Amino acid sequence: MSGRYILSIVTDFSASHILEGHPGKCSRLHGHNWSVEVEVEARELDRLGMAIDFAELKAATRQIVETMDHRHLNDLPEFAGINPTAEHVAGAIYRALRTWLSGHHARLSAVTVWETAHARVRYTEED
Ligand SMILES: Nc1nc2c(c(=O)[nH]1)N=C([C@H](O)[C@H](O)COP(=O)(O)OP(=O)(O)OP(=O)(O)O)CN2
Ligand SMILES: [Zn+2]
Repeated sequence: MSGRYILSIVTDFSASHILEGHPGKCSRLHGHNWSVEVEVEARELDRLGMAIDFAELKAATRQIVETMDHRHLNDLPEFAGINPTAEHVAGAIYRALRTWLSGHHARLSAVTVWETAHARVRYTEED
């Protein structure tokens, strides 16, 4: 059985949201400093000995989270008709990255979003 390389990068952004229908304080306008971890995996390495260049992965992730940075998440098209919960934020980042990674031999494993230092969601489409 061959081994696998599992890599991750972490970045962050700041954004506000409102969770419509939430019975508590989260239905009021508030913001977070969101952290995002992206995990990819590969069975093979390129000629440089890399599964994927961290810098390349970070740049692609930054490009996606820049669209959310200093925004009110409820206003963004990816959250039209749904609450921008940590679950939906993780899913939106995952789908955007999956498309970007389709040309690479490294595969997207999971996207983890921390809404606060104490609460996170890890989204994956793997079994
Ligand atoms: N499964 C989810 N649960 C909650 C989400 C979410 O996205 N997914 N979001 C919220 C709110 O956005 C809220 O801002 C976070 O709530 P909470 O954990 O209560 O945050 P605090 O840092 O204010 O926690 P305290 O322990 O009250 O200080 C809620 N739930
Ligand atoms: Zn919140």
